[in-house]
Amino acid sequence: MTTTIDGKQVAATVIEAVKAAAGKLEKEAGVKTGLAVVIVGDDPASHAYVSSKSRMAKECGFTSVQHTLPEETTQEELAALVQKLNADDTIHGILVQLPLPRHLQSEPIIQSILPEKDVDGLHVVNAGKLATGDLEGGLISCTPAGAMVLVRGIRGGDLSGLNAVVIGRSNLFGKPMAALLLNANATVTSAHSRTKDLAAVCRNADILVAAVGRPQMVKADWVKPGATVIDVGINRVPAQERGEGKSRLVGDVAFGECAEVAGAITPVPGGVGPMTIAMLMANTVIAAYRRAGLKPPRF
Ligand SMILES: NC(=O)C1=CN([C@@H]2O[C@H](COP(=O)(O)OP(=O)(O)OC[C@H]3O[C@@H](n4cnc5c(N)ncnc54)[C@H](OP(=O)(O)O)[C@@H]3O)[C@@H](O)[C@H]2O)C=CC1
Ligand SMILES: Nc1nc(=O)c2c([nH]1)NC[C@@H]1CN(c3ccc(C(=O)N[C@@H](CCC(=O)O)C(=O)O)cc3)C=[N+]21
Repeated sequence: MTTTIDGKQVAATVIEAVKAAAGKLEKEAGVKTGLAVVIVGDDPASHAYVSSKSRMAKECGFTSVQHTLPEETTQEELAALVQKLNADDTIHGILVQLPLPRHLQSEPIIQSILPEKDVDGLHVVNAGKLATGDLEGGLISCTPAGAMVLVRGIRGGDLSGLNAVVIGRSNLFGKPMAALLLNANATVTSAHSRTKDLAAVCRNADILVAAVGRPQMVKADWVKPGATVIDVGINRVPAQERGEGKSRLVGDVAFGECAEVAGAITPVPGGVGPMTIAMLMANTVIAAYRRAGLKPPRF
């Protein structure tokens, strides 16, 4: 029997633990956890993500501030806002929603966030800690951290002897995901657009993770029978059956056919997506504990 992994339910469990941790920090140290989310421009999908992040932060009992900047914001104005948030003691986590409008450079902005407030895990200090196997000292990118929680739920914490294939090598997802799997003792392959015979590479995977941005690219005959399939892709495609101009979300995996071969598989929506938001909350409360000189809980 194939297991459909319920990311919503796992995310709800993480959120309960975050709420409890935030409550304890407030009661015992008088510290209210604070998250600042910065969004520039008016991309509707980005606005939808950002408002669900702000809403969830409030639900966790955090101070939640959202900075919505106009499309024509300059590099200097955005940099000045990050400096202000860096210096603000009530803010423990800063997230700058990506992508930024084309006239802005995201890299200098991300690298100017204090590493201890970089709840996206994109600062070189945090990426470097993960790459060198220091999983407790830094902050780990939310989506791979969330995907890893789902893998652990199926395969346990030690992946010794298992082959893992990650399709995609972005700094936001593919690279940190490969690092986490390697850290858990899997034998890891990073596949990408230059990989030869991707289907054959994937068929070798006990754990197959797809983060490409191509709707339903992974087919049933790419999946090893019994494999754990984690679909990170978020693709909005036209859905004529719902009426003119309507769309629906699909992942990078052809869910129906792959579910017949896989041992466990994440759906889209309802898989990795909700975990991303939950792990953002977890990273923020971790940052607040560290700032207060306390050992943070593990999620
Ligand atoms: N659920 C969630 O919370 C999140 C979902 N996402 C989703 O995950 C997907 C990937 O995101 P992200 O990592 O930021 O994307 P990027 O566009 O940064 O990276 C895509 C990767 O896919 C590789 N790729 C592209 N085409 C192919 C192909 N034909 N065969 C094999 N590999 C290919 C690229 O290879 P190369 O490097 O060679 O160009 C690249 O490494 C997107 O759908 C995004 O929306 C992202 C973040 C969070
Ligand atoms: N600095 C930065 N950090 C990010 O982590 C980041 C980002 N920028 N830019 C965009 C991507 C994308 N991303 C998602 C978050 C939640 C869902 C999510 O909740 N998805 C729901 C469905 C949502 C819907 O229905 O539209 C689900 O899959 O069930 C998806 C995608 C975070 N990203």
